[in-house]
Amino acid sequence: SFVVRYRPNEQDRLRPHHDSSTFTINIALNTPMKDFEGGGCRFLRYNCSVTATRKGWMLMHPGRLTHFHEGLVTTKGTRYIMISFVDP
Ligand SMILES: O=C(O)CCC(=O)C(=O)O
Ligand SMILES: [Fe+2]
Repeated sequence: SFVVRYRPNEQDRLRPHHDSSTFTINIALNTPMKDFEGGGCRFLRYNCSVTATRKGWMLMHPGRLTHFHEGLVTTKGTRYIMISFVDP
């Protein structure tokens, strides 16, 4: 597992990619609209963005093939998530 930190003028996003996992677990470590603005995880095939998260909420998705995804731009504050790659 690892923590990702997003903030404007540093790493503010992750460009679209596949993960090298079977599944990915993505846990929100802080709070949108309070700790940061923008951010979230978007699945391009479905144009589906997960943005209205709460601290501790988990998003689990397939790492590859159908779930090409990106980390959306954090425009203000600092966003933290914890990522785990699951290869059962
Ligand atoms: O910012 C996000 O929620 C996506 C993070 C991500 O795709 C990754 O760390 O592999
Ligand atoms: Fe990813």
